Amino acid sequence: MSKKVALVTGAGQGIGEAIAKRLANDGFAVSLVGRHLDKVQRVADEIIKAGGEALALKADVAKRDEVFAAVDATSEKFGDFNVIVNNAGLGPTTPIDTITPEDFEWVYSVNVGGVLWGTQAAHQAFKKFGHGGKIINATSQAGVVGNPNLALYSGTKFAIRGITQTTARDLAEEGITVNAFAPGIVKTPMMYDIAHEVGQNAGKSDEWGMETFSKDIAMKRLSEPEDVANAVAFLAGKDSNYVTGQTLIVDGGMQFQ
Ligand SMILES: NC(=O)C1=CN([C@@H]2O[C@H](COP(=O)(O)OP(=O)(O)OC[C@H]3O[C@@H](n4cnc5c(N)ncnc54)[C@H](O)[C@@H]3O)[C@@H](O)[C@H]2O)C=CC1
Ligand SMILES: CC(=O)C(C)=O
Repeated sequence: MSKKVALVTGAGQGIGEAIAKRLANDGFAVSLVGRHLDKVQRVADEIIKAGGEALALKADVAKRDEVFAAVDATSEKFGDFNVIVNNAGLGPTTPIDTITPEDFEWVYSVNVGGVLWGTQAAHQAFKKFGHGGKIINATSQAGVVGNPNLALYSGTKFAIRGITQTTARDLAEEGITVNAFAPGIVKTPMMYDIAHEVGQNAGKSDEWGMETFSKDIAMKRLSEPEDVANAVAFLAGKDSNYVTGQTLIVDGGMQFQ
C-alpha cells in the first residue's frame, strides 16, 4: 500500500516540528511548510536522515495562492494527499487597549486565514484524488476559555473552533473529518515569548509570566511539543475515523469541557 501524505504548516519549530516528525514516524510522507525555507528544510533533512520521506516548502499561510501551491507541490511530489495540519499561528500579547487595525489584520490573516486557505486547498486535493481526508486545525486552551492579555489571539482560536465545527458538518458526506487540537502551555518559542511579554508588562520576570499561565495545570508540568504531537497522530490516523467537529484538549488538565 502506498504511503499516506500529510502537510504540516509552521513545521520549522515547536509543535509543528514535533507533529511532522511524529507523522513521519507513523509512516506518512510529510510536507513541511513555513515562511522560512531554511527552518523547514532543517526538519525535513532530519526526517529524511531518520529514514522518512519529507519535502520542505516555503509558504506564508496568510496567502491563499501560496497555500494552494504548497498543497499542489505536495501532491505532485508524493502522488496523493490525505491529511493537512493547519498548525502555523502567531501569538502576540495584546492588552485590549493597545490593539490596532494592523494588528487585527496581521493576526487574523495568519491564524484564521491560514486555516481557511488550508481547508480549501486540502478539500480541492481530496476531490482531485477522489477520496476523503483529514483536516486538523490548531486552536488552544485559550480558544476554549479567554486568556488574559490575549484578546486577538484568543479570538482567533475561538474562530478556529467555529470553522472546525462548521466544515466538519459541510464536508462529512465526502468522507472528510475536521477536528482541532487545543494545546495548553507548551515549551516552544511562542510560549516563551508570551511569558516574557506578560512578565515585562507587569514589571515582573519571564518566570512570573510563565507561572501566570501554568499555575492551573492539574498535572503540574508544562507540556512538551511531543505531548501535542501524540494527540495529532490520533486525529491523523484511522483510529479517529468516527470523530469529527471536535476539539481535543491537550493541556494537562487546565480547561474541562
Ligand atoms: N506554545 C503553546 O503553548 C501553544 C501553541 N498553540 C498553537 O500551536 C501552534 C504552534 O505553536 P508553537 O509551535 O508554539 O509556535 P511557534 O511560534 O514556536 O512556531 C510556529 C511556526 O509557525 C510559523 N509561522 C508563523 N506564521 C506563519 C505564516 N504566516 N506562514 C507560515 N508559517 C508561519 C513560524 O515561523 C514558526 O516556525 C500555533 O497555532 C499556536 O497558536 C496553542 C496552544 C498553546
Ligand atoms: C499560547 C497559547 O495558546 C496559550 C497561552 O494557551
